[in-house]
Formats: sequence, structure tokens, C-alpha cells
Amino acid sequence: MEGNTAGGFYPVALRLSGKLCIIIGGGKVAERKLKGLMESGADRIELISPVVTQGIEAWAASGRFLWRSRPYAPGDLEGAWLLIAATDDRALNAGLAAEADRLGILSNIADDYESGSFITPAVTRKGPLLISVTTSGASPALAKSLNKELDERYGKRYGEAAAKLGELRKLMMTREDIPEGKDELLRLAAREAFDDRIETMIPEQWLESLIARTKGRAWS
Ligand SMILES: C[C@@]1(CC(=O)O)C2=NC(=C\c3[nH]c(c(CCC(=O)O)c3CC(=O)O)Cc3[nH]c(c(CC(=O)O)c3CCC(=O)O)/C=C3\N/C(=C\2)[C@@H](CCC(=O)O)[C@]3(C)CC(=O)O)/[C@H]1CCC(=O)O
Ligand SMILES: NC(=O)c1ccc[n+]([C@@H]2O[C@H](COP(=O)([O-])OP(=O)(O)OC[C@H]3O[C@@H](n4cnc5c(N)ncnc54)[C@H](O)[C@@H]3O)[C@@H](O)[C@H]2O)c1
Repeated sequence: MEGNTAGGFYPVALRLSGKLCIIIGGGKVAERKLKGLMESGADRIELISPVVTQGIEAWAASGRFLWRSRPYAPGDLEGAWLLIAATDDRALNAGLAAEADRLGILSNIADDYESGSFITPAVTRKGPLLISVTTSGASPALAKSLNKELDERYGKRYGEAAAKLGELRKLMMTREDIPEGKDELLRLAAREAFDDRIETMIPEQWLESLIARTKGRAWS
């Protein structure tokens, strides 16, 4: 099995809506992780820290999450689904990692990635398209620069194509008259999604055109 390394990572994309996410700490790392959570659709975020950056303070004022302006206290993790420990207190971060494990909470530990259950990759978002890069902790700086390259390479039109393909796929799921070979039809759609002619079509037209062009053909 290629690429199998001890201590490796299993990539997933988490659905955070409705889940309580807790950040302990309010420095620049906490600010970056908070932004990432908000961009991911997390709608129940609590941040606990006596001191926070100006950025965090401004977001808190807009009511997008709850800021508890005090140090961490035992019991704060009860009911949480996900934890980000980003204080500058190593002993506290280590204790939070152990507590999260005990409670079965997913954890990201900013100063000692091996003690948490997940790490955060560098991320590029274009509509529903999400590209993430990780070096498995080897070099966060490389992950950041590679991500920048991908962000420039895969522009807005990739997000638009992904969104359009999503609509087409949803529409197809509601139809029972699609000929054999749905998968092949969807692969053809993914190939031509960037075609200028497709961009002006509504999903219904595009689907009809795909059916007409693939009907009766031997699927391979
Ligand atoms: C990608 C990104 C995502 C994000 O966090 O949003 C991210 N770090 C970013 C930036 C960055 N972090 C650091 C530098 C300075 C250069 C350097 O040290 O290389 C830079 C570059 C910069 O700031 O320019 C320092 C650093 N990072 C970690 C430690 C502690 C340790 O290794 O244990 C230390 C030393 C602290 C110290 O010295 O005390 C740990 C982690 N950082 C990770 C992610 C996880 C692994 C990701 C991977 O390997 O793929 C991991 C393991 C755990 C985690 O945080 O989940 C984000 C870029 C986002 C973007 O802008 O695109
Ligand atoms: N994972 C990463 O990407 C990454 C990158 C750089 C640094 N780090 C590490 O992450 C940690 C945080 O870095 P930073 O630059 O954000 O630090 P910082 O000094 O800017 O912020 C530390 C924060 O921790 C809070 N804090 C301290 N004690 C607390 C307590 N008992 N309860 C609640 N909050 C408390 C402080 O109020 C402050 O907001 C450092 O240990 C650093 O080595 C990680």
C-alpha cells in the first residue's frame, strides 16, 4: 500500500452546523482557527479567553459566536463536540487534550499536534469546491504556500462549475427516465462543465442535451 505511514492522517470534511465547537485561547492562532470554523458553517461556537485579538473582539461584537472573557475553568468542555486548544500555556493545552480524549471530543492542539485527534489543513474555497492541503504536520509553511498556488490555479470558474454540476446531479436524482449509465453521463458533464455553451444553459436544458447525446450509445 503506497503512502502508508505510521502516525498518518485520515482526511474527512466535517459538518459542524448545530455542533458545539469550543476554542480555548484568543491569540492569533485562535483567530485563524475561529475564522476557519465560521467559514465552515459552524453556528455554535464558544471562545474562552481573558484576552483576545482585535479581530476576535470585533467578530464577537457582531454576535457570530459567544466570547467568555475569562480563563478556562474545569467543566468548560462538557457538551462540546469539537475543541481547539490555542493558549500559550503548554501545560493547560496538554490537560485539555487529555480532557477531550476522556470526553470523546475531537481535539486540535495548537502547540503539540501529536496530542490532538486532528490537525487543520490550509484551505481554499471556491463555492462548493473545497481544496485542502496538509503536510501531516511536517511543514505548515509549505502547506500554506502550496495552498496559495492552488488558490491561484483553481479560480472562481471551478467553484461555478462545481455548483452547476451539483444542481445537475440533484435534478438527475429526481428523474426516473434516465437511461442506463448515469455515472458515465455525470462524468461527461464534469468534463464539459467548463464549456462556454454550458455556462449559459439552465440545468434542465443541459440534462436533456446530455441524455440526447448519450442515448443509445454503448456505455464504456
Ligand atoms: C496550514 C495552517 C492551517 C491553519 O492553522 O489554519 C497550519 N498552520 C498554518 C500556519 C503556520 N503555522 C506555523 C507557521 C510558522 C512556520 C512553521 O513553523 O512552519 C505557519 C506559517 C505562517 O504563519 O505563515 C507554526 C506552527 N504550526 C504548528 C506548530 C506546532 C506544532 O508543530 O506542534 C507551529 C510552531 C509553533 C511554535 O513555533 O511554537 C502546528 C500546526 N499547524 C498546522 C496548520 C497543522 C499542520 C498543517 C500541515 O502540516 O499541513 C498543525 C500541525 C496543527 C494545527 O494547527 O492543526 C496555517 C496556514 C494557513 C494559511 O494561511 O493558508
Ligand atoms: N498551530 C499553529 O498553526 C500554530 C502557529 C503558531 C503558533 N502556535 C502555538 O500556538 C499557541 C498560541 O499561539 P498564539 O500566537 O495564538 O499565542 P498568543 O500569545 O497570541 O495568545 C495566547 C492566548 O492564550 C490565552 N490564554 C492564556 N491562558 C489562558 C487560559 N488559562 N484560559 C484561556 N485562555 C488563555 C491568552 O489570553 C491569549 O489570548 C502557542 O503555544 C504557539 O506556540 C501554533
